[in-house]
Amino acid sequence: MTEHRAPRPHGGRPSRPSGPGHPRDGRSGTAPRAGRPPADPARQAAYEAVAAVHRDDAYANLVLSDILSGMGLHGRDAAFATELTYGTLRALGTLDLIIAAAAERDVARIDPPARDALRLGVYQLLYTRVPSHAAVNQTVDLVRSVAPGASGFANAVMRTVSETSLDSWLERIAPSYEADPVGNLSVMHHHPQWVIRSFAEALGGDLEETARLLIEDNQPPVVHLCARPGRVDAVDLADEVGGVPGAFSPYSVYLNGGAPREMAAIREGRAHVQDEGSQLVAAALLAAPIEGQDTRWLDLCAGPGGKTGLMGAIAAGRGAEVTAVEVSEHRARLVDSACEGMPVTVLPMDGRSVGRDPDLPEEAFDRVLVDAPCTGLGSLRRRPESRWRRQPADLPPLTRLQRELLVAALRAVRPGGVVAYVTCSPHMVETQVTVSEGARRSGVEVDFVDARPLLPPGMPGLGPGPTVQLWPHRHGTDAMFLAVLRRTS
Ligand SMILES: C[S@@+](CC[C@H](N)C(=O)[O-])C[C@H]1O[C@@H](n2cnc3c(N)ncnc32)[C@H](O)[C@@H]1O
Repeated sequence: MTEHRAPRPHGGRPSRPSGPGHPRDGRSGTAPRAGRPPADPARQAAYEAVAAVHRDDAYANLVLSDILSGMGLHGRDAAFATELTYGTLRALGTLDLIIAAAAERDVARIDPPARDALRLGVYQLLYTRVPSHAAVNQTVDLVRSVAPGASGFANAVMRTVSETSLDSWLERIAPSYEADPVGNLSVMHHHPQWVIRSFAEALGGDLEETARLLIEDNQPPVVHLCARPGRVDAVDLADEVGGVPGAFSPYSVYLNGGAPREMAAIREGRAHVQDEGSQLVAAALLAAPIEGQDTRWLDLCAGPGGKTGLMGAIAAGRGAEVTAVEVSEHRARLVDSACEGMPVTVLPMDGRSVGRDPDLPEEAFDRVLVDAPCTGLGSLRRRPESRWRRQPADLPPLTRLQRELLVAALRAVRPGGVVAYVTCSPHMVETQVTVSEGARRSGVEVDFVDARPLLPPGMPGLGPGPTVQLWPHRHGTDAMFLAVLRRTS
């Protein structure tokens, strides 16, 4: 049930009908009008999630899962709410350009509740098989409940958008590829231009390959499990959970569906959820040849404990012990519970205190992992909102921290030992630049170890070495970067 008349403005002024091409009012009111139907539950859930992401800086995956269970949504409703939420958040930049063109105003001038409802509505119109009339009517109903004063405006915008196909909208709002390739890719594949430039740089300037990466970033990722060595074999785990063994990591299993949290193997600590790329880089550190003692392993940025969980399981089989450092107390507790029953000691402290704290002496470890805090541009498939939330201004403080953590790691490792520097970002400033600057400033002598032979044989697309960059479109993993350094003095 939908009303297609223009809203009655607040303040008692008489309403004027607004034509579909001339939406009039983006301001929202304060209270829903009595007797209006609520939006359907799946759309309501998606709206709540998108609004929380923008209003509270919430993470979509966490907030949506709370909303779905709070509303008791399962099955098709939950799947539809998830598709709307994730799709809308990924395509945000393009949706906003279309809304701005249809509304003839910048989206910044539309009240947030109406703006988020319109984003969901335009996503349904142009990117799903939802019939136009349902997308329009349901969006207007939603706006009526969350921004009552803006329902006529929303109706007008939705009708204007529905009159033109997606291809025609893209032609209208995107610059031509020939004139502005990055601008074109940004609109067509929903990534900010600075992010695309950073990907293209890491891919040697190849824009065709960059486009393949952008397309992959918009696909929902397959969930990977890590079969913890010594606790379960990957083939047996795959049988148990109805998945298939992964392509590269000997520990990985690709899930075909199902809720990992409900699986016995996860509940019993035989496996954990972990991207295959994360498994590969942690295992690569442990595969690097070293001479002499090999029992003291350090994970300098451990929370929430995915890589520590794999290192701890391998350590148990090799008679080694893992010291896991994490600055956030909450995340340190997560590491503790992720590593139950493993030879892992968790230290809730700043990893940069190597040499200043008796728990973290210099030259005391044989292998050190620095899985540094980063922009996360390599895992955009998993975090639909993060591409628009991240800004270039995030880079300087992060790269400084990354450098300081790498310097600490190089001081913590003994001569002859190895350090793996890892990020889930392919941005060159966070990868190559941080590694060379960190090594230079550490005051110790290091050699690069070729990381390619530390990965499973036959892995394609690893580049010229010595560092390795994994990619979603090449390997089906997050875009993990790995540099392995041996301390020589
Ligand atoms: C990329 S995450 C690590 C992910 C983890 N290795 C895993 O596989 O689950 C980076 C972690 O470093 C932590 N961190 C940030 N600054 C730190 C510091 N100065 N010392 C130690 N940990 C730090 C963050 O809290 C965050 O948990």
